[in-house]
Amino acid sequence: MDGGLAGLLITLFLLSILWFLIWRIDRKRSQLPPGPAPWPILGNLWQKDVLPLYRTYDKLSRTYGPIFTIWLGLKPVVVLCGYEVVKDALLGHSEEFGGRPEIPLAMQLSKDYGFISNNEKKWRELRRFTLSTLRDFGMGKNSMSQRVQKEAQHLVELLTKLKGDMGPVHPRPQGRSTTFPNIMHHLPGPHRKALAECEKLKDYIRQKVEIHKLTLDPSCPRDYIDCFLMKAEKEKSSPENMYSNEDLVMSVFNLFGAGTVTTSNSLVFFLLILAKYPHIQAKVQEEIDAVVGTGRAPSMEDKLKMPYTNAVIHELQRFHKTRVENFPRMTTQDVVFRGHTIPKDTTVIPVFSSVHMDPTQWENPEEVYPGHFMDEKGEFRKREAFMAFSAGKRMCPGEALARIELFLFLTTLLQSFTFQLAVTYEEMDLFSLWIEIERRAIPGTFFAIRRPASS
Ligand code: HEM
Repeated sequence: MDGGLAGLLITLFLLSILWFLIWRIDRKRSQLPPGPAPWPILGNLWQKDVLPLYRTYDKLSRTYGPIFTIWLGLKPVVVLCGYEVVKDALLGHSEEFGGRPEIPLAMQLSKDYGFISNNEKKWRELRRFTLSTLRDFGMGKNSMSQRVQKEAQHLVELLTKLKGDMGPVHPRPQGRSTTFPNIMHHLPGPHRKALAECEKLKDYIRQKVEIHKLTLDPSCPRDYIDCFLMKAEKEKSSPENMYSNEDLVMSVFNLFGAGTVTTSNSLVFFLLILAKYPHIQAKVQEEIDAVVGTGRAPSMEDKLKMPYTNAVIHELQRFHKTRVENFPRMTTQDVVFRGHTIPKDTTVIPVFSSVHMDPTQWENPEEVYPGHFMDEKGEFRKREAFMAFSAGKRMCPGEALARIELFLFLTTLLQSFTFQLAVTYEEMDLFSLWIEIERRAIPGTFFAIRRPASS
């Protein structure tokens, strides 16, 4: 066969693969909610008017409606926007939208062990066990708040030592799913480093588990690991074995991963906004001074007497535009939802920012307005459209602990310090500032100035 004919055959072969892929996507697209046209193979990746979603969801939902489909490579993802739609999916169709998709890098790390598993039965069992064990150890209760209080005091001491210069503030960018796992697995890049760091953390947890095994006293379990080991012993003859050693390591890893970055990122974001809006910061400090004073540390009992601070914390969580692709869901069965048929095993992203910016729910969605969470008497009021911890059967199991952490860390810091933006960044709009900080691009963004009253 001469070179020309071989070339022609190869071209025909490649064209027919391309045609097949286009045909397959077109067929699938016709069965899904509408959305921007994907490119073959890449889908909507690298289309700037589609991704990243946190910048474009508003425009896309105005064009295609509050339920639309985008393509991450060859994979369709249904995006849900606005309070009514997200509430209906997470609460009204809780079972149907209650799965978790396989996130390739997370799967590579977990091998489906642990409690953010996409094996529904295992997830249910380990979530129930984890929640009841953590509650027994005081999650959301007074004993836990005392520990958080101590941690907050350590932070104040550290900042005092650093003389208020917080140096580079680096919230960790939250995990992003990759679309071409088999390719990514062989390529260098930050994901490889992240995976290696995670493996180190898993090794550390493994060592802790081994020490616990040697020192376990079943009449007096010390912590979650002890309780898990005791449960594993009871369940060892069960054919399903959901309490293996690796399930324990991954469950601790899951709690650590889901509980630390979210809380620390929220706190950094709070401080940034308060530095940008000094009048709100000053009003919170006034309330701290009036209720707590300077002679003792803030406690959870103070929260009831501090409606403004409580409202500010909720408002800052509402205003925090987290990356929308975190915590995706998956349909567990074919579901007919608001006129659309969404097949089983489709990845679904509920956009919480769209709920928190929904003009039908919030008086001033685009502004930082603590009044959203206060009634006419100046008391704190809950809002149904507040979904920072999500809703329904997969909602955040760490909410009670996170609330304690956010309140105690923020009030303890503001009791001792006033936060100020470095002059260079004063004019920058908040959202760009946050994105820059997430990219680790800005060292020395803001400073903690010791307050005279507490020095
Ligand atoms: C400000 C702090 C936090 C925020 C904003 C937050 C928010 C969230 C959100 C939005 C979800 C997704 C739920 C869904 O898919 O519907 C989630 C899940 C989760 N969170 Fe949190 N979280 C925080 C702190 C914590 C803490 C302190 C812990 C652990 C003690 C924790 C553990 C988890 C776990 C394990 C999941 C997965 C639940 C599951 O799939 O069943 N989170 N969180």
